[in-house]
Order: sequence, then structure tokens, then C-alpha cells
Amino acid sequence: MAESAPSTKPLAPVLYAFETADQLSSRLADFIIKAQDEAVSSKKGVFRLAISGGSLPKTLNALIGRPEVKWDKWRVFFADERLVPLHSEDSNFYTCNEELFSKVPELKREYIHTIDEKLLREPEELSDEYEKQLMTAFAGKDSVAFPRFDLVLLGMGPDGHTCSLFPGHALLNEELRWVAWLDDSPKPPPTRITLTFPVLRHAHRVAFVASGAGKQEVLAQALDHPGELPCSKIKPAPPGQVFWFTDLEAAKQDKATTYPLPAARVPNSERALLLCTVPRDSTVCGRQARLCERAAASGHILVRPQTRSGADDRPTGRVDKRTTANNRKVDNTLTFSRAHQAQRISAGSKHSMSELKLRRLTEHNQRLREDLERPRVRVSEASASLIQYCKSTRDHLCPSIWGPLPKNEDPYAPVAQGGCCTIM
Ligand SMILES: O=C1O[C@H](COP(=O)(O)O)[C@@H](O)[C@H](O)[C@H]1O
Repeated sequence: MAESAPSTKPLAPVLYAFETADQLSSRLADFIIKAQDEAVSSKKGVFRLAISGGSLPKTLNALIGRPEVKWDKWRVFFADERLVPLHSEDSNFYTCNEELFSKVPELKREYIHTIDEKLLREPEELSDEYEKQLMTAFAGKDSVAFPRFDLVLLGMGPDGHTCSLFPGHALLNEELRWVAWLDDSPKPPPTRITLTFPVLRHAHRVAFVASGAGKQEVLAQALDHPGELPCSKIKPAPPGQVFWFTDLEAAKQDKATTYPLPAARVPNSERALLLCTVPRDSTVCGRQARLCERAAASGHILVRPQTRSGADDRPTGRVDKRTTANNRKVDNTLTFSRAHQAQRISAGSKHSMSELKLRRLTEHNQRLREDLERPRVRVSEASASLIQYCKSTRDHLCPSIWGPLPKNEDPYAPVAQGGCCTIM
């Protein structure tokens, strides 16, 4: 029987809820270290991650002093950044620096990819330049379409925004750019850049951190109605997966079905709740079941019914293929921004962004040409030729039509016994 193709259906998100901020932080550190080890031991040899601002950086403090962290292998990007000077308290770099980078001198500044402050007044150029930094870091055959981060660490705003992707914003439909910009962010400061959905969906792992009662309602909405809020639109293709690191306040679920386990079996260090979303009325099966078993072995488990199933996988919003959300034409010829043209003229970097973009388009173009050149026949001709083939080709598996098979042509005839060769 033919082997079935691996499923492309996104895996259900996994949610961990911890009793204390310290537990959350320390388990998150374990999770990051695991992602780091996997990435470093692969042939890339480095760990490429994207970090958010807001409340997230503080939760990374359990990494400080952990001997397993290979800081020299880290390549850090920002999932989003506000267009303010890097020393401004509003800058995501500033927050990450205060909470983490400045406390780990082993993480060299050159591996922390920040925005170009000289371009703060030119958001389009600045986002192009940041995209170029990504392209240089991810240059390689497997990332021509989109970069694949080993880990993306995200926060979730009370309105369900993540990165700088806000509910109802046109950037939610961006399907071509790696990095996009906006100057109408509902949350100040207004001008920002952000990774786009296709990049987030491409990641190996996406981990959200959301804590506090203020996130309770929005977290419930994100889990109950996947695809509605920007944060729950991120559904990486398998084996990529979304993980939620929360505290009990945020994860408190009134409607959740709880399967209590004997409290005695729950070691204090393991007081995590694993909450899986499963379609209402369905039984937990397959991978989810294994996850549940594992969770059950170490603590409590909550299985939370999903109120709507299926509908959330449909794409939301249409994308005009010829225009990006930042309104740049991309129909086969690229309109290079001024910064790009300058780069092309200086022709300094081998992987200049325009060259990489051109390479992406050329490869895509080539694939389209090959498709076009494939010989085509009308459906009616193809059907006639198929009928003719069936009429003229004996099918031994249909003896009622083609008669019995001569023994020597029967593939199912028993093999002659008595050795592997015939002595004549
Ligand atoms: O503006 C932003 O907000 C989100 C969420 O922040 P939080 O403080 O509610 O966790 C953050 O993830 C993003 O990086 C930031 O620019």
C-alpha cells in the first residue's frame, strides 16, 4: 500500500500553566535550551531566534547563569521593533537589553540584530534593511521563500495582537514580505516594524508567554476561536508547533473540563497544567493522547473543548497578489526602494537584499516556466487515450474480461520450492 504523505494540518497548540512566575521562567528556560541544543547540533550550528518586547523579556531571566546556554551560538532578531532610538525605554531592544542582554556579556552585540537607527524616519527603508539582515543570516537554499527560525518568542497584547500585528490591520494579509512596517499602530509608539505571518508560520517552534489575569479573557478567546485574533492565526506547518507558557491566572478556565489526578502524584516542581484544545465531542487521540499521558504522569491535565472546529483553518482575508500590504508592487518586477538602489549601486554585499529577492523571483519564475512547458493535452484527448489503453492492454487482475493467465505470467503463482536455482 502506498505510504500516506505527512499531514500538513497544523498541530494543536500546547499550553503550560504554572503556579508562579519563577516556575514559568525556569520551564521556559528549559524549553529554550532544548530548542537551542537541537538547532546547534544540526548542521547549521547556530541558534536563530526572534524575541519580542513588552512583558516577555523579563520572563527570560532564568536563562542568566544557566551553564547550558551557548550564548556564542545565538543569533537574535526582533519579532517586532518600535521605531524609536535604541536607548529609548519604548524600544524592544532596550527592554531586552535591560532584562537579559546586558546581563550576559557572552552574547556578543554583533549577534543581536537591531534596527538601523539612521533610518528611523524612513520606515520603509528601515524595514527593507532589517529584512536584508534576515536574508543575510538565513541565506541558503531552504530559506529562499521564508526564513525558518528555530524559535520565535512572542507576547500577546490584551487585544490579541502579537509582534506588531494588530486586529483588523492590513498587515494581517501580508503574504510576501518577511518584515513589514506600519505607522498607525493602535498601541504607541505608532511606527513599527514586524515579522509577517508567513515568517511566523514557517518557524520550527513558536512560544507565547502570557501571564496575569489581564490576559485571561483574551487567552481563552485565542484557544477557543483559533484564527480570530492575530496571535491565534499563527499555525506553523508541522512539525512546527505553538506552545503557550502562562500562569494560572491567565489560564484559569471556567468552562474547561478537568480530569483530576491524585494530588499526591504531582511533585511540586511539576505543577504544570497541560491544556490541549480538542474539537468538542471528540475523543483525545494520537499525538494529543500521548501528550496527555505524559502530562498526566507529571501533573494535572485539562482537556478543553474547542467551541468551533474546522472553520478556523480557512484563510481569512484576501491578498492582492500584485500588491503587498505596504503597497509595493511585486508583479514580477520589483520596485526597489531608494535604499535598495543605493545598495545595488554600491554593490558591496554579496547577499544584498535586492540580489536575494531577485534570486527568489528568478527561481519562482523558472518553476512557472517549467510548468508552462510541460506538454498539455485536452481532457477529451487524455480520456480517449486512457480508454484506448485500457481496451488494448491485458489486465491479468480482471480474468473475467481478459481470461485466465498462462501460469508463467501469473505474478501470484506459488514460487517453485526447492532452492534458488534450477539445475538443468
Ligand atoms: O507592543 C508590543 O506588545 C506585545 C505584547 O506586549 P505585552 O506587554 O502585553 O506582553 C509585544 O509582544 C510586542 O513585542 C510589543 O511590541
